[in-house]
Amino acid sequence: MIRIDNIVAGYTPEVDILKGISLHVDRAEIVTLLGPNGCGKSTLLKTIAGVLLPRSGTVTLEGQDRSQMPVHRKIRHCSLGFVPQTENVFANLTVRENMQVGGHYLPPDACQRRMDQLCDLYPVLGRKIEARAASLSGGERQILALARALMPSPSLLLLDEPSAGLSPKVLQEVFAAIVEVRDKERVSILMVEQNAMEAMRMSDRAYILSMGTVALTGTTRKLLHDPQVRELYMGGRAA
Ligand SMILES: Nc1ncnc2c1ncn2[C@@H]1O[C@H](COP(=O)(O)OP(=O)(O)OP(=O)(O)O)[C@@H](O)[C@H]1O
Repeated sequence: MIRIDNIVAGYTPEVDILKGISLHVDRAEIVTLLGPNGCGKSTLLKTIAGVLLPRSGTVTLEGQDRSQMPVHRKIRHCSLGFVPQTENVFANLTVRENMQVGGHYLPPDACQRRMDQLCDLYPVLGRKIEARAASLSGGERQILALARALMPSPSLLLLDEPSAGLSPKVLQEVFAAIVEVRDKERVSILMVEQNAMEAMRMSDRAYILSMGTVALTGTTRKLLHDPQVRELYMGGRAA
C-alpha cells in the first residue's frame, strides 16, 4: 500500500531531521509512530504527504514512486488523506462546507453521496451539519477533520496526533471513529500519537523513532509486552 525506503529529509540544507527511515503500511492496517518530542514523527508524516519533499529515499504509493509529488497532487491523484495536527478544519465554515472543501474534486452529486455516507458512518456530523466548526467540541472537530480528509475516499490516511488535547473519554471516541473507517472502508492508517498505550491498543504495528531513525518496530502485541518499551515510552505501565 505504502512503502518508504531510506528517507532523508529536513527543513534546512544543513540539518537532516530524518536520517534514513524505512517503513511500510499494508492495506487496512493501523500503524502508529511513537517516540520522544522532536524525534521527527510529524516531519515523517509531512514527508510522506509531500508537504516536505525528501532529499533522498523513496515514497512508493500503490506501487508507484511518488517521492517528489507535492501534497495537493497526492490528495487528488494518489488517494491520500492527510489530517495535520493543527488547523485541520475551517472554523468559520459549517460542517457541510468543511466536507464540501474535502470533496471539491468530486462532481457535485458524488460529493453529496459521499457526504451522506460519512454522515451515516459518523452520525454526529449529520446532526450538526449546519453548525459552524468553531462551535463543535474537540472530539467532534477531530471527527470532522477525519471526515473532510475521507471525502475523496482515500486508501491511505495520515493522522498527526488525532487525540491532541482530548480527554481520555473523547480520545476513545475518536479512536473508535478511526477503527470504524478502517473496518468499513479498509483504509490504511499511519498516525502519530503521544498517547502511546492507547494508540498501541488500537494499532496493528508501531514504529518507535529516535533522533530521526527507527529505534524499534514490531506488532503492538509484541511491543506492549517489551519491558524496555514499557519503561521508556509508557511510564512503566503494564499492558
Ligand atoms: N518548520 C520547521 N522548520 C524547521 N525545523 C523544524 C520545523 N518543524 C519541525 N522542526 C524541527 O524538526 C525536528 C523534529 O520535529 P517534529 O515536529 O517532526 O518532531 P515530533 O517527533 O513530531 O515532535 P512532537 O512529538 O513534539 O510533536 C525538531 O527539532 C523541530 O524543531
